[in-house]
Amino acid sequence: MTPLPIALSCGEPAGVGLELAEKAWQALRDELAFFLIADPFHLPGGVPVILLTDPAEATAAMPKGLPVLPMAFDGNAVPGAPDSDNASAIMDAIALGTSLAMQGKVSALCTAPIHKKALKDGAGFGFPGHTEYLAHLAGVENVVMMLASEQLKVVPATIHISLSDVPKVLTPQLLRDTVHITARGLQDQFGIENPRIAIAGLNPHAGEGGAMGMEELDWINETITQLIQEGYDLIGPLPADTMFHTAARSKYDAAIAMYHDQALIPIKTLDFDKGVNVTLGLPFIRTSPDHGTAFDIAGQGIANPSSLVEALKMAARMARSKAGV
Ligand SMILES: NC(=O)c1ccc[n+]([C@@H]2O[C@H](COP(=O)([O-])OP(=O)(O)OC[C@H]3O[C@@H](n4cnc5c(N)ncnc54)[C@H](O)[C@@H]3O)[C@@H](O)[C@H]2O)c1
Ligand SMILES: N[C@H](C(=O)O)[C@H](O)COP(=O)(O)O
Repeated sequence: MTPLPIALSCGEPAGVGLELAEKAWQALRDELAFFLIADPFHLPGGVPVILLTDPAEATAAMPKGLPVLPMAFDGNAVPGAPDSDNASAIMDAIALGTSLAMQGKVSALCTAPIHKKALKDGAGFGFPGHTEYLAHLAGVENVVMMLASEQLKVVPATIHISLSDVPKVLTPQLLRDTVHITARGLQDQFGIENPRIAIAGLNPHAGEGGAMGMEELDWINETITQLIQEGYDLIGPLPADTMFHTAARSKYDAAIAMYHDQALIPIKTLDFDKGVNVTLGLPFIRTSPDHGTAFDIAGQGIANPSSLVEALKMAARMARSKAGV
């Protein structure tokens, strides 16, 4: 049976998402089926468009034109200038994609970038990002954000919070939950039966025996020891500055970092063009490009579609694996 199409939510129309959706269609039109949830009037117009009345029509439409499930937006799409009148529809497009995924009408949800502050200002978006919003929509408490590429899979234990809040939010339970969800995701969505996970310390040199911070001695060491005793294949806490070079990465399947930039700097340095944002712990497959709205280049036609293409291909691979095909 032909796998179900992937739903692609449009994200911020003033960003590069719609341009990249057109480029992704050109790259993938003969490889997989996705449809864009967007206002057709916002599209740059670079490719033929086929308006859908039902997601099921996307597979037949894909070779002929970019399938679009139309959603009316109140605002305009001016590159680089988010229109607050679009904010609620941007959220609705994500919610529609989530609903279709939860109903099993699409094989996965891929999300084009949103501008978090624009959504907050325009529609009171009360979440730090897609990850937390999707967990809320799906009714699940614990999910993790993984950035994945062939060179590195990395998960920040804390995401969109200030650095000053990281030590307060980091707890043994959060680390335990993160290890559990990451290990399950590596097994279920990446087919790694016995995943090896490296865990970064919070402090420089993983605390240097207490000389540069006490969290490792106070609870991180003990939590990791307990998790190893429970059967997880873990190493750490490691000094973060020496756990991402080539030789170090060969010793693990995924790394867990303690905060956003400790995780995202290495992967966006190693593989910005092919990195994919995957949410683990949802009851459906969700991927996203590893970049944002790129307002500084929006409208110029120069955005690189590689990350979105990889995100769609990864979602399709995961869907086929889940369906046993
Ligand atoms: N998945 C998401 O929805 C997502 C991901 C990251 C950032 N964001 C949001 O996007 C907004 C802007 O964030 P930012 O400026 O930190 O990061 P960004 O990724 O939008 O831009 C950072 C730099 O990378 C460049 N860049 C990004 N994507 C590119 C592409 N496809 N091709 C060529 N160059 C590209 C941009 O031009 C810019 O110079 C923020 O609101 C942020 O929260 C959303
Ligand atoms: N933290 C990610 C990054 O910087 O690439 C991105 O903002 C993901 O956020 P979402 O939860 O909106 O996918």
